[in-house]
Amino acid sequence: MAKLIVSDVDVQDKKVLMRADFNVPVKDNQITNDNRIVAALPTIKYIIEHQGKLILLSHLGRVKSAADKAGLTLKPVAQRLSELLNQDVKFIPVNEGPELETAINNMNDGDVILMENTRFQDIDNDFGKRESKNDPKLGEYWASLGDVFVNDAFGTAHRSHASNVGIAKAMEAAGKPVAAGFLMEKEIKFLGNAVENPVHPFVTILGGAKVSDKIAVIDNLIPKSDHILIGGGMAYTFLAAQGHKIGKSLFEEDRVSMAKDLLQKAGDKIVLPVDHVVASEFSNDADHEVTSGVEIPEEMMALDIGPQTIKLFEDTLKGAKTVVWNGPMGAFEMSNFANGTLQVGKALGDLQGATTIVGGGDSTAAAQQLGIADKLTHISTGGGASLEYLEGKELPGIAAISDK
Ligand SMILES: Nc1ncnc2c1ncn2[C@@H]1O[C@H](COP(=O)(O)OP(=O)(O)O)[C@@H](O)[C@H]1O
Ligand SMILES: O=C(OP(=O)(O)O)[C@H](O)COP(=O)(O)O
Repeated sequence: MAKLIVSDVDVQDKKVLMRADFNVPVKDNQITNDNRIVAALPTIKYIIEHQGKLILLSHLGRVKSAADKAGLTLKPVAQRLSELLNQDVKFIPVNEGPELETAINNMNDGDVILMENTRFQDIDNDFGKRESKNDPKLGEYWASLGDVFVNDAFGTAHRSHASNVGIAKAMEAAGKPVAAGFLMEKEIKFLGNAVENPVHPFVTILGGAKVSDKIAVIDNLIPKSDHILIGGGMAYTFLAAQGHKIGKSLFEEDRVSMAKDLLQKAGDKIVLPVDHVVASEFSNDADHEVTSGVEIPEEMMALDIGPQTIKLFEDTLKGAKTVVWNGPMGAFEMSNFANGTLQVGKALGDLQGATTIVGGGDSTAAAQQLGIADKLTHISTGGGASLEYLEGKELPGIAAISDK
């Protein structure tokens, strides 16, 4: 069923709560890639131009202890957004209480404020992970601050958290509108087409570091995909499941039995690395070499796929008509381990007449770094979210938006 969109709702003079996904890479309080902020601009500008009072919420990173807070403040995002909008975006260093409420009550139409990282609620109180465990009281509190809720955080849509699902339920219960933003609308349109009418051969490429998060999606992608190429940090749990030596490579022991089951179920659909670039430590300065085969020496870690694997992946990609890529093939931020991601990205960009979809913060950054972004059909702002969507799952963040 079609979802309510922000343009269906009257936002003039209204306090508009908008959940965005501003989970951008930040190093030393500097944003290193602002894609997700730029992607939210159409909705933000629409609300400003239509004289809403815009109150932005987002998470940033995974907040596990008070020590994480200094590096995960949203303050740099407010600054970047001010520059992009050419208008002041007021940063509120809390996300609950009188300071926030006063700032909201003092807003004029067209003003924008951004409250502090919603995941600070996971550690700042005596009630446990209020944001990530979707404490209904927190959703109700945030909902009480506004008249309209707009969810534009596609990248977070696979999470059922207080700031996307809890707030939406509380708004709806209070008879207030819950609408999708334009980014959410665009993502659903593109990915929906890929799920409903995938032209075969359909190839899924998986990599990156969020092994336990993303391994489960493979189960549902097996029947949809003709081939599943697995590289990056994701690959070594699978190679270990096959009994190979993986040295000090990224490995999640409690996912080995799942990897075994998936390998059995997928048969030869799953294609794993056959050689690697290995290093003594996770550093661009570390000694590194290419292995002669699949086995990884005990004291080394694999940080990229090797040349034979690149060839194997390129060959498997030939003739593909739909390709979904999530997660880099290696630690591509370090130049010595970027080649696998570069070559696989190039192969993707060179495909003729294919629908190519890349998802995830790091994968998108890689595609841009490689200069292939323009050659891809769709760059999704969601990594895990796009994968779960492509699995055919109903994402909780989307389900909680009102139907038209
Ligand atoms: N072999 C590897 N070992 C360790 N980390 C890796 C490896 N390959 C890729 N990575 C890391 O994976 C991260 C990206 O993973 P992930 O967050 O799952 O992707 P995305 O953000 O695109 O969804 C990058 O920081 C990259 O350095
Ligand atoms: O960056 C995100 O996911 P992604 O890396 O899978 O694209 C989203 O903002 C969700 O973050 P989370 O995986 O910490 O819940």
